[in-house]
Amino acid sequence: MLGSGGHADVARRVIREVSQIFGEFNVSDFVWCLRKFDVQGFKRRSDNIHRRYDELLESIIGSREQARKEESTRNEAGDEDEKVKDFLDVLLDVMEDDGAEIELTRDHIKALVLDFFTAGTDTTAATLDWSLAELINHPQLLTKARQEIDRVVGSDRLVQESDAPNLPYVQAIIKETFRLHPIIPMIARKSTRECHVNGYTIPAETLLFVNMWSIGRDPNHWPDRTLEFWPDRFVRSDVDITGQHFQLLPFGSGRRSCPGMPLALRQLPTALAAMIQCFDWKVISGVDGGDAGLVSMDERPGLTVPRAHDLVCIPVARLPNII
Ligand code: HEM
Repeated sequence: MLGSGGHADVARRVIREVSQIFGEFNVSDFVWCLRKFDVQGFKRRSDNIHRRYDELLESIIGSREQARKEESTRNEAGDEDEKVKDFLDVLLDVMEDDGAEIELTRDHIKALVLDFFTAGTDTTAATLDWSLAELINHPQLLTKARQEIDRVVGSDRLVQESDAPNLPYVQAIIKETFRLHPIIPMIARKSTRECHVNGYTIPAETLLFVNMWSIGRDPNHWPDRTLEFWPDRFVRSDVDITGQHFQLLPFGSGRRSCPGMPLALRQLPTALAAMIQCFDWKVISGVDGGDAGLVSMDERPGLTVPRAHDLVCIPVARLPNII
């Protein structure tokens, strides 16, 4: 999602660390008399992550500002066509415009980019990782998905975003991945006033957690093959993942639900279908922590729940003419 080398490697490392520390239990948050003490060294660690993240963002924004200056000098000299702008350019345009409707500071931009990096990269990448790992461990499902892709797309061109609505089995695989491996396992809400739910009284100002990981494995909601990766359960089902069906809420629900959902739901089926269409995946025994011929399904705890081990496989090109 981020490419590799330089900024990408640093970004990947700090994003992982943010997700990890976010999900850890901090005694000082809950035990009143410890609130001023950094018993587990959280403050030291979070200050360190903050400093490195800030340096990364400064470096990305600084080099873009430099590039914009050089481009504008070239444009003034009439040397170059105007470049297509990306998200950061648009934000910098607003920051530099004294008459802009919204006042954006450098800190606002850093916060926005940080939000997008943290919330929008590892989530999609780790979901794809889970999907592919499940398919590698269930070759018959991989074959079924591949037959669908070969039927709909053929072997002369690469699958593209517009094919996704015609790939119901690939979509079912993604839903099933979200059911068993919701990348954000819990969502949090705070009650603004006292309310009553299912016979419980919830006082005002109460922090509530919805455990989507456990709802996805609850036989009351998923009576058939509850703990099995079985995408077929979604083939003729109208359960969707956009926040209306409360047994499956990978993107949360309501006004604070994930704003990146439309983007993720475009990226996921297209990227997964391309990986299925173009490659066979050979497991390297023992490397990924799984048993011979299988990859491990261990989880790493944190704000997000990715697989514990990096997926190390050999991709064998199936359709070399279109890659
Ligand atoms: C597989 C992909 C993704 C999953 C499963 C996911 C899931 C979630 C969940 C569960 C929440 C909390 C929602 C709630 O409390 O109701 C959330 C929030 C958020 N997500 Fe995502 N997300 C994904 C991708 C993205 C992408 C691609 C972006 C941006 C490009 C993004 C940006 C955000 C932001 C900014 C928030 C905070 C929203 C707020 O607090 O109001 N997410 N996401």
